[in-house]
Amino acid sequence: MAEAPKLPVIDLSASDRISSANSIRQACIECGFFYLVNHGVDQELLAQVFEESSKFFSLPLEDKSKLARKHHRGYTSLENLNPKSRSTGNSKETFYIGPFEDVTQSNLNQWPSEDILPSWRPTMESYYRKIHSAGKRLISLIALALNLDEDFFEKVDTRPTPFLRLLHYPGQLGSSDQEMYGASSHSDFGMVTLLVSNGVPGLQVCREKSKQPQVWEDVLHKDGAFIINIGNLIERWTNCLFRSTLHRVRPEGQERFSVAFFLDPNEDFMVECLASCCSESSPPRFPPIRGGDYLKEHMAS
Ligand SMILES: O=C(O)CCC(=O)C(=O)O
Ligand SMILES: [Fe+2]
Repeated sequence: MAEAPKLPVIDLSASDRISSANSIRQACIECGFFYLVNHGVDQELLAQVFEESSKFFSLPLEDKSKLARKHHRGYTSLENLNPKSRSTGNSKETFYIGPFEDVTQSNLNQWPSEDILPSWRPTMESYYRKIHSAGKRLISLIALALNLDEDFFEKVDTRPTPFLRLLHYPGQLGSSDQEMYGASSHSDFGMVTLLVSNGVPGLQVCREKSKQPQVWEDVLHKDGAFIINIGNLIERWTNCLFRSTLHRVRPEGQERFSVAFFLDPNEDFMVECLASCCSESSPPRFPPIRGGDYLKEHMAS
């Protein structure tokens, strides 16, 4: 079993925001992963989310497939985040929920029938609101950690488009020679991800993506904490100062549930190397790109 790195714990409610921002900066430079506590999402709501998620994923495939993913929302059975990965695939199923505050966007979401799962939609909407509020506070600290205005990522025209993704790893180990990962090795595409699992292990990080052989370390579940990881777009903005770290979910032979909240940028937000992260001797490594174009290139359907 790989060793577990000691990830820093950031308190979202700490009164000394400058000190929190400094700790986030250090965590993002060193590993790109950290824990977040006192985030305002209560454990009872989280337990309900896992309960409803479990109810949905245990429906017959025929029912789940009626909500097959469209406009990035709804159900997917098997998917592979990294098509170039040598592992045969990802033994998991997922369900995506997009923004619903805006009426036009709200109509794009798909919901299981109220007759079958009456508490599903209110539970997910309530969780989405709570985690979104924690996410907004978090990205203002990330902005501070980069010496930017606190609202850099949150101005009206730059406001992120968050997506909630429920994941279910059924847990049966395959008999194939090739290893079947729960989620194969990948880094997240957007700005930042707030992740929580039901406590079943499996998540691992590879801190040095170019080092061979790759070294994978377990990320331990911590009761009441979210696991935060930086995505590729923050890595581009910061010229690789903040790390978008490779991670995967190893098969452990146990059923596992998790919920990821992705804060992706508004599609028109230009992602361009920050002035503080480049110099003559360290020029920008990536050309500027519209957030929407980057995500379109990297996400299927
Ligand atoms: O299930 C997990 O713990 C990780 C999921 C993940 O990495 C993702 O959805 O991008
Ligand atoms: Fe991920």
